Amino acid sequence: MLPKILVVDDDRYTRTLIEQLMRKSAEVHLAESGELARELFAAIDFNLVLMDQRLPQVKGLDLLREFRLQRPKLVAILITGHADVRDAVAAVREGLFDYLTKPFEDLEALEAVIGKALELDRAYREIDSLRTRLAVESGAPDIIGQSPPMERLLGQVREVAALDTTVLLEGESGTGKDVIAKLIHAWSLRSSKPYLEVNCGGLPESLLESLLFGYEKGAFTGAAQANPGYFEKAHGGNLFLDEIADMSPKLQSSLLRVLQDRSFCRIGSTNPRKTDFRLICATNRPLAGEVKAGRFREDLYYRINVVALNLPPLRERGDDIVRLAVHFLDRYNTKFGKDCGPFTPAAVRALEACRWPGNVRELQHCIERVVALQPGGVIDASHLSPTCDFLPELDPQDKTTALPTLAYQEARTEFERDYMRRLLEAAGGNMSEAARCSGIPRQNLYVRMKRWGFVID
Ligand SMILES: Nc1ncnc2c1ncn2[C@@H]1O[C@H](COP(=O)(O)OP(=O)(O)OP(=O)(O)O)[C@@H](O)[C@H]1O
Repeated sequence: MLPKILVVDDDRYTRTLIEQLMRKSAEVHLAESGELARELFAAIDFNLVLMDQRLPQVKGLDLLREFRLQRPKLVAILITGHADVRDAVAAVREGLFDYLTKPFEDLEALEAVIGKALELDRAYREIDSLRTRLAVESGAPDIIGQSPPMERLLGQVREVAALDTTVLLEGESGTGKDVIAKLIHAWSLRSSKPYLEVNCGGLPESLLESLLFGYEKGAFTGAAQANPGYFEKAHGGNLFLDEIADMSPKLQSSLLRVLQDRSFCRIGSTNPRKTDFRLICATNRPLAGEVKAGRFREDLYYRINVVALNLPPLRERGDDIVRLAVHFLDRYNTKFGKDCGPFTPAAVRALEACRWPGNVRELQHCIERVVALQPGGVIDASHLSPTCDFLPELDPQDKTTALPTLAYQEARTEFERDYMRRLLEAAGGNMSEAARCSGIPRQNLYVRMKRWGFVID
């Protein structure tokens, strides 16, 4: 279904221009007055409102405030003349997505801003529908993942969750292996039974051994009473062994025996006990490589590697980055009792341009820090940069490999961001100088610099 856009402008030329620009990718509705805009807004659930500031009877900004009272998460763009830039800047501070100055000189840039605004609206809606779904599917963790690689992964998870096979989750640190393991449990036929997890890399060998196998009274100094281990407690349910590559060679061979016999002995006992758990393992170091290097038993690897699922790194998840950012923004606003956001277009671009080497965990921490430090209001690229020092630069190596595969529009966007940054640097931060060097009118330049988050008002 095409997104719905409302264009409110008394100038026929602007209305027609936007309609022609967007009519293939959106359902565009036009209003030449505030009154008609109110009627349309009451009848249709718009994904985006483009509002002129100077309307005959009402100020566009006031009308948008009215609309936002009815729909707080409305994504809107204010259209202003150069003279009204101050109003527009104030509007963005209030949480409007962006403003555009008339006359529009660069239609591709206009289309790109509208595209980003629609992306943010999509993110809001998807998060809301996810919440509703999760409320129904209680027990499942909050998982954001509508990008094609995540859709594929979640499809595979659905397939294997109900089967009783051992699952190996592979992926870089912070990609969500832990949450996927919980999801497998929630979707499995064992969901009403125990779910136990242990980080094999976080415990000394002897402690991990007693945690997994349990022990009898007096088995070792300090074993004042018998204690069942996870192999026993997980009976009927799912056992998640995280960082399996870190397991010591001794425990690797003990685990292999348990998996072969489906039985084990508590420490200090020779009495074998039967157990029935489904095993889920995770690693952020590919296990095949660990086997090759002689650090992981090959026979255990084949036992574990029955169904291997690969978690894609965040940088390959496209729109999920914005969805996750919105999700974490909501979460930390609630947690800290704040009202930060929304993200400006420059912030959205910066989030998407980042390589996120620490994946979802790093993005989560980045948003948490921003919300913790900001008193409230919109989040711009400049708010993200000090907390994420790798922003907004792309890895130079990546640039050479990524550029040829970018769509023309994205490559152009990349170029403009880079150009504006260098220009501002060369002009020593002086806008008049930057305007003179580039030949771009000062006001126009200011708007572009602001869009990239290189100037803050
Ligand atoms: N798809 C997702 N949707 C929402 N939150 C996510 C998602 N993926 C990961 N997270 C969150 O990101 C954080 C890191 O995820 P998780 O611990 O599952 O990663 P991991 O791959 O197990 O990392 P490690 O290898 O370091 O153990 C967690 O707080 C988790 O809730």
